[in-house]
Amino acid sequence: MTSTSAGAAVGAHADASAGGGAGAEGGKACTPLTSYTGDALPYAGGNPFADYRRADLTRAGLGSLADLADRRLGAGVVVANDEFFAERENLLVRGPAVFDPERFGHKGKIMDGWETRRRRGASADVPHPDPADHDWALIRLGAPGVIRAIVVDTAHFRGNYPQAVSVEAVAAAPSASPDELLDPELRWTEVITRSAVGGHAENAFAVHLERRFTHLRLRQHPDGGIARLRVLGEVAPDPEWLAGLGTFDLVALENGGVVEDASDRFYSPPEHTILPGRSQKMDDGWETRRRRDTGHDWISYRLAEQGEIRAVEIDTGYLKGNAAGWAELWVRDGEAAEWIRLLDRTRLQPDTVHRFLVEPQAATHARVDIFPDGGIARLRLHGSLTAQGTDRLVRRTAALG
Ligand SMILES: NC(=O)NC(NC(N)=O)C(=O)[O-]
Repeated sequence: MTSTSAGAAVGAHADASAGGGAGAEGGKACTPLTSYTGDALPYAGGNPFADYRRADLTRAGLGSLADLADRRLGAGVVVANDEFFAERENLLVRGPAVFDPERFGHKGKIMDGWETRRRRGASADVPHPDPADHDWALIRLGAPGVIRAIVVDTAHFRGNYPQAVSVEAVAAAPSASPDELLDPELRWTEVITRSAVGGHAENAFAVHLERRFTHLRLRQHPDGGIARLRVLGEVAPDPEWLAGLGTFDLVALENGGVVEDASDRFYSPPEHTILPGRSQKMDDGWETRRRRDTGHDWISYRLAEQGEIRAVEIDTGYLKGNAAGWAELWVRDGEAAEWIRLLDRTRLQPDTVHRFLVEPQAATHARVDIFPDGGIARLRLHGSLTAQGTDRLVRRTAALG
């Protein structure tokens, strides 16, 4: 079976072929990237991260993927069956979970994560929870996408993390209600099979499903606390929505644009330049270290698909003493094509939105060069998909189910 309600028994919760087959490479939906199990030591004072067990996502080649569960994209924790000790919304808070050993509230220790109460068995003779007992939360991704990895971060949950977790995913309407998501007819696909995890650790899993999903169901077996959930992947936009928009930002993360590479990620990542909305503080943008050579910094991007760029915005918001001095914009049509300059080297002002109308040019990739270093907060490449770009996007989306 592939359809269950969120509260259904875990032993019957997912179809083995969906978890291990259906588009999975090598017959497996996921591969653990870490092998942390068991308790961490009780907190002994000092830096609580001193004994934190980290996952090296950069080494696994997953370091620069977008977090599809980013609140800035519109992700949310729609509902959970229990959040007695700590609220479900903490799962998607940005940045590492904080721990204050002195902070207690009316219900217990204040924890920065999603934490449920301790489950109990059916009677005095059966005091332990049933193996099928578990808690669950439903998460809406900020943009539909293909999931490449999931991080279940149990930071500071040292003796009260779940024994195991599992994750399923579904492609539903992005604005589906809790009732619609809890419909027993909805077909969920197993993304992470029930897997033991460790306390106070970044438990990471690579996901091998070439499928487009909008929502996740995170289960913790039998109960416990999870500090953060990160869902790394690639945005797979809705071609009908983009066609309806007509003109849109071809490089925006929410529309399927990605950062392919950058010269420098020292202070803040280049992926910030394609986030929704204006930057709100300096590290919402991209900032490089100070160059002491004669080179320059740059970011290269892949557009949502082949499109014609007509209007460009370069925003240096909140970058004041460290805005890029000048910028150029280059595009190319295809991986191997020559770069063509779309915008000549142009002086930039600090903390300013710069707008340029450019000669329309079909392109699949773009590159912004900044001179000599510094930062930009946002890059917007407004235009429309070409007929070829639309056709390829429609076929790619269909192939993702
Ligand atoms: N020390 C604790 O964190 N205890 C309990 N949790 C909270 N948040 O108080 C528990 O049972 O896991």
